[in-house]
Amino acid sequence: MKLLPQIAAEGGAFRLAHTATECLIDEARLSPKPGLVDSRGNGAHHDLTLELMERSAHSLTPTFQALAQQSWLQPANVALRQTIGRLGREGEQQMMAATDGVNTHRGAIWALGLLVSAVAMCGGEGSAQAIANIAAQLATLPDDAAPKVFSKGLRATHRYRVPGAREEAQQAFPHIMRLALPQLHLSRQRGSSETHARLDALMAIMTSLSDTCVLSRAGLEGLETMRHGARAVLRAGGVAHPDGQQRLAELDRQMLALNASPGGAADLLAATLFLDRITTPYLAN
Ligand SMILES: CC(C)(COP(=O)(O)OP(=O)(O)OC[C@H]1O[C@@H](n2cnc3c(N)ncnc32)[C@H](O)[C@@H]1O)[C@@H](O)C(=O)NCCC(=O)NCCS
Ligand SMILES: Nc1ncnc2c1ncn2[C@@H]1O[C@H](COP(=O)(O)OP(=O)(O)OP(=O)(O)O)[C@@H](O)[C@H]1O
Repeated sequence: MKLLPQIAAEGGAFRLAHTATECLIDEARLSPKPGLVDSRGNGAHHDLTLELMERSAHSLTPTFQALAQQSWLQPANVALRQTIGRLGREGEQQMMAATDGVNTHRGAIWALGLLVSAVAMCGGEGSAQAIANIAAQLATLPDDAAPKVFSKGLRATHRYRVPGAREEAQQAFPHIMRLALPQLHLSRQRGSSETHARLDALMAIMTSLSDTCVLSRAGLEGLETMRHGARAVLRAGGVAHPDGQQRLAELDRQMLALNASPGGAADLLAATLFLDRITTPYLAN
């Protein structure tokens, strides 16, 4: 009799982990994304390729599975936060081993890791908002074992006095909940293809995110270019419209000229696809 909950946890963790990996791969392949790695090429990156992103995504499946299994029906407390922090850092090491030391998915492990744990804490179900709220609780709890690293992202948040990856999670992912998911659903309703709807969702995130990847590489000029260009795409009717496509191509050229790449927005798009997929029936391309 005692085996049943364990079997449910194992099956649920397997499903969540594979879904998270699929979403990372879908994000990486989605094209054309401004400045980012996609099916066309490396964007503004010299050390990243699509093949590397896909290898990295697959290397993370066991991490997501362990996160889900350890979190299954658990309450949000410091002990769970510390377990998740340890598993997340081990996941980063797996990623680095798979990519020969290139950072392909650090921000994605953070956002998706918290969301995978949060769904597992609800036993594999729950509304997108409920899941984001639980992820925020986790992100707010202290993790004393975390090394005090002054990362690029942290440096950018201090220098420009803006929120970064930590704050986005602690605030229950407002760029996913208020911008990306509603835009994804709206574009689908309007009859856009799945690819166009996903690109529109990415644009919605880029209209407002303080993306520390962009700030670190291209400063405030890069951030303003990203936000302004993404707004122009959506104002032109989105990527399904020829005008929107032209604006997107223009934004891609501008981001490349500035060496800017919205890696944080890409992470949040993968997390958006994950929340969408586990809360609604899957829509094929
Ligand atoms: C919080 C993290 C992302 C570190 O963030 P930090 O801002 O210090 O900088 P770093 O430059 O290393 O990474 C930031 C990454 O987040 C993404 N990002 C950038 N800006 C944003 C933003 N505004 N919102 C969301 N994500 C963003 C980008 O991919 C960027 O590369 C993370 O690496 C971490 O601390 N992990 C610890 C392990 C842990 O606790 N894991 C638990 C869940 S698995
Ligand atoms: N398709 C994508 N293309 C590029 N980056 C992505 C993509 N998807 C997600 N990312 C995120 O972007 C981050 C990588 O960005 P970036 O290369 O600017 O970071 P870095 O290694 O800190 O900086 P740098 O390369 O300037 O030394 C990763 O943490 C990853 O999560």
